[in-house]
Amino acid sequence: MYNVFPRIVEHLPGSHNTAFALIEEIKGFVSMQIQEHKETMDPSSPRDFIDSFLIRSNQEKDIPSTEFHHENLVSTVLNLFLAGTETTSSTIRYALSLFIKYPDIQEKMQHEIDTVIGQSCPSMENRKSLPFTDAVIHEVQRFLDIVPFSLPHYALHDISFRGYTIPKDTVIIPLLHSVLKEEKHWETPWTFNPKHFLDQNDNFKKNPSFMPFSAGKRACVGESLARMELFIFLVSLLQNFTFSCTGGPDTINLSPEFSSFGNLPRSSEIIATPR
Ligand code: HEM
Repeated sequence: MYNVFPRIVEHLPGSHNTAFALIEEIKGFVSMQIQEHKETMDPSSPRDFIDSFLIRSNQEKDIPSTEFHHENLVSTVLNLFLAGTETTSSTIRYALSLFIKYPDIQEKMQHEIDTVIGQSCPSMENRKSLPFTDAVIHEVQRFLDIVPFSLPHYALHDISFRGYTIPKDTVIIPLLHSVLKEEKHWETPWTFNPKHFLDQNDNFKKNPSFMPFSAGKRACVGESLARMELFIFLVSLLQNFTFSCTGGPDTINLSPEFSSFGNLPRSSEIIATPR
């Protein structure tokens, strides 16, 4: 509704107003950070993305059409912040629910981790020697299907695709959900099954239909960071804790709590027992 009638919806009462107000609050926080960066920046030694953006916007200050202006800096930082936090933390939360639901899988991962890296600090180098763990993490992402409609795109010009013409300005909603749960591409699409990513010798096996980060030029820019976070955090957690819940595995409900733009996992109380 908002996409079609933004001006009208903005004036209607409802919880969307709380969301808009919260976004304004975060924008205020980002603006404060930018101001702090301006006051403490050394242009010969940029510390981060904000410093680098400010240096470029200073270089282009006399170009009226520059993209490097304050509004774009706020929006880009906000994008990184919003796109980079909820996605990864919800995936980790969902992984913990799955570990509780399937204790044998949790145990097998811990056994693999203990045998291969023991208590040493995990790094991305370890991923290829932990095929079962890697397969489980891929399967967590496939099964959660966190952004089922990806982000909307639109055609900049007429596009000819497989005999169809997509006219300029058409809004395109790529259904990642249809690929992640496609019956022809996955043996048991509606079941949590790490074997989707293992060959008959239990080596890790890629599947081109694994695309929770979307595909193409505008695929998720945070993909490698997200993959690192998922691997390193989950391996570290399993090195140190075993996850369970008071009611036992059967009480874990894996269907999303909220499902629209994102499939968000349910909240549940979990017990992390030190190993
Ligand atoms: C499990 C973690 C994540 C998943 C599943 C995920 C998924 C996605 C998807 C499906 C898109 C839409 C791509 C498209 O338009 O075709 C996207 C875009 C984006 N993601 Fe992620 N993401 C994750 C983590 C992150 C992280 C950690 C960051 C940054 C720190 C990030 C930053 C972004 C940004 C900035 C975009 C917009 C890219 C553009 O429009 O060019 N994401 N992500």
